[in-house]
This record gives sequence, C-alpha cells and structure tokens, in this order.
Amino acid sequence: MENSHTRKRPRLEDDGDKAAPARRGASPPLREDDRDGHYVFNLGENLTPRYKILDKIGEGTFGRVLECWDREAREHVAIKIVRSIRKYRSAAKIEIDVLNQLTENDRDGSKHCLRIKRWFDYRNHICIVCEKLGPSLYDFLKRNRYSPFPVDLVREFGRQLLESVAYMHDLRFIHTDLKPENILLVSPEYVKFPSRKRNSHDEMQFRCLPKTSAIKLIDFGSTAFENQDHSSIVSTRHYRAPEIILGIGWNYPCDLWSIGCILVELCYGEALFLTHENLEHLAMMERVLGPIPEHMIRRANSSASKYFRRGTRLNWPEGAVSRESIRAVGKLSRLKDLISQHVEFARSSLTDLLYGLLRYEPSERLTAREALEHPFFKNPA
Ligand SMILES: Nc1ncnc2c1ncn2[C@@H]1O[C@H](COP(=O)(O)OP(=O)(O)OP(=O)(O)O)[C@@H](O)[C@H]1O
Repeated sequence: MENSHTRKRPRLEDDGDKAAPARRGASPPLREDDRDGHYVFNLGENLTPRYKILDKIGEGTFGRVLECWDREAREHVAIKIVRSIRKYRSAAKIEIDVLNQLTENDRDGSKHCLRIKRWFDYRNHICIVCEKLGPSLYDFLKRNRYSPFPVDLVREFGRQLLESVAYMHDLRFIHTDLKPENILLVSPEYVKFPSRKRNSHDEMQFRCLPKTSAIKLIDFGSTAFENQDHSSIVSTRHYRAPEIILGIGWNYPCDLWSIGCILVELCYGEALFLTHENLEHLAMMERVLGPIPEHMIRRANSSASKYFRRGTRLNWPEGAVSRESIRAVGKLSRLKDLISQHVEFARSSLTDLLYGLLRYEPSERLTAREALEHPFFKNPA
C-alpha cells in the first residue's frame, strides 16, 4: 500500500494485558518476533489465556489478523496483532481511537463500520479485538476470476458503503483508504451458480455470490481527521483522487472519488485505473472522464506540474514511459461506454451517479449524503 501519513494525535494509554483471568492453558513460551516485527504463533495455541488461535485470516501492512475463540465471551473474534515496530504501534493507537468513536456512536450497529470489542498490549504487540466478519469484496472478485457483480448487488453494496462513509464524515473522519479489500461481507456464506462462460476445455464454470449482501468497512489505520494537517499522499494508488496526485489539498471528497472507482470495479471486474504511475494515471482519467479542468492544472504543485505542457495540457502521449503504457491507456473506454458494455440494467442512472462521484473538482463532487439521494438508489428499475 502506498501510504505516507504523519499523524499527530494524543497517544492512548495502554490498558495492559488484563483482558481476562486464565481459564484453560497458558500463553506459549516467549518467542522472538520475525524480522518484520510480526508476532510468531502456532494455530491452536493461546494468545493470552483468554484467546485460542484458530486461524490466520488476513495480513496487511500493520500486522496479521487472526481468528480466535474468546473463552470468556464464548464467541469467535478477529484479533489484529500489530507489528512490534514503533510507527505501527503509534498508528494502531490512532486506529483504536477511531474504532472506539465509531463503535460508541453507533449504538444499534447500523452504520456498517467494523465494531471494536477491546484492545490490549501483549509482548509489545497491540492486539485489537473486533467482531469477526467474512471475506472481502476483493476476495469475491478474485474467486470469480474478476467477473463483475450483478448490478442489484452493486446497488446494495454502494448504498451501505455510502452510509458508512456519510457516518464517518459526520464524525469528521476521512477514511482515505477505501478499496474492495477493506469492505468485508458480514457473513462468509455464499451460493454457487453455473456461469454463462465456459473454460477453454468447454467445461461448465461456476461463480460464487454472497448469500447476503450486508457489508462493513474495515481498516481505519489511515483515517484522517478533518481538522488536522493532511499529509500529501494518501490512498491506495488505484483509488487515489486527482487532487491528491496534483498536490492541491484533499478532504472528504477524496473518499467519494474512491467510492466511484470501487463501484466501477464491482461492475467491471477489474480496477478502473490499473496503474502504478502518476502521468499514466492522469492519462487514464482523461481517457475515461475527459480533460482535467485547467483551473486545477494551474494549481498543481511543483512535483505534479511536470506532467503538463504549457501549464494547461497533459503531456500525453509524449511523456509516456513505454508503448505498453500508451496501449494500456488506449484500451480504456469513456465511462458511459464502459458501463454500457458491462452493465445490463439501470445503466443511465448508474452512469449519472458515477459521473457525480468522479467529478475532478472536489467541491463539485457528490457528498455521501447527496449520493444516497440519487435515483440509482431511490428509484431502482
Ligand atoms: N474483523 C475482521 N474479520 C475478518 N477478517 C478481517 C477482519 N479485519 C481484517 N480482516 C482481514 O485481514 C486483512 C488485513 O486487515 P487490515 O486491512 O485491517 O490490516 P492492515 O494491516 O491495516 O492492512 P493495510 O495494509 O491495507 O493497511 C483484511 O484485508 C481482511 O481480509
């Protein structure tokens, strides 16, 4: 993940490993962390006497996520064990602060954000205990070999995602790292359908769809506060808004840009802006959405102004690093064509919503609450 945040938040006080009295067994003997600072464990052993480690369910920059059995609450939980490195420990304390506020303000659990149960500091690893959720939307796309979701399901996901982000924005939080990997289905259950496509041996293909559409947002490790200094680069590349690349300052609207990119991806199967480089990324945006407004180009910071000629026009294809790059941009279609190629129903209202979420000018972009009022959600065909 390309992310370089400087966070200045008061440190939280550790509440120590006083999670629970020992019930069965004890903690394993002290072991050294691996060279990346990850906690080393075996499945089936205890993580403190309260939690039995059942499975590893995820790994990210900040640490590993384990499924554990909570002997005291008698339930399955997900525990993020943060790497024992100072910068990740500090970031985890911010994530705990955000999770606590999101959970406390959501009394009835209707806001589609992951709920924290508690946290503790164990052998120099911050452990964040949360409700256990199912696979991510990215896991589903991958499992289905990147075939898109049906538009009715995209509508359900989009509505919940916008509700969670509207809730975060009301609390003056900006998520800054929205992507299909950070959107989890609540239930792991799925149904298998025969797909219309056959493989190269003319065999029947199957595709999996979630049995229920409830989702929750996770990963608040990069969450920013509206009233705080915003570091220049945030978001995972494919979901990064133009104002971040141009260095002209970002705020709440960067989350709405990411949601626009995510909704296209759910309908299309693959990331819309599949790139790792700024100029190519801006060229892809122009191909899909038309020219970047001149008033934004004129405000670009010194490192971004080199992507433009005479201060107004993108230096493309002249500045491309390779023919492949020019080809990758040329392969993309305009947004409305891309949607009509991949979506069967509700094309025009979905396209209109997406143009509202993917406005270049952040102040003109739909807010989360405005997007929720859009006909795509209000008057489904
Ligand atoms: N509560 C949960 N229930 C089930 N799986 C989870 C849960 N929380 C996290 N995961 C899984 O663990 C993975 C890593 O979690 P998370 O994104 O919080 O870690 P991270 O280190 O902050 O990641 P990143 O590198 O994106 O910042 C997720 O992509 C998801 O697959």
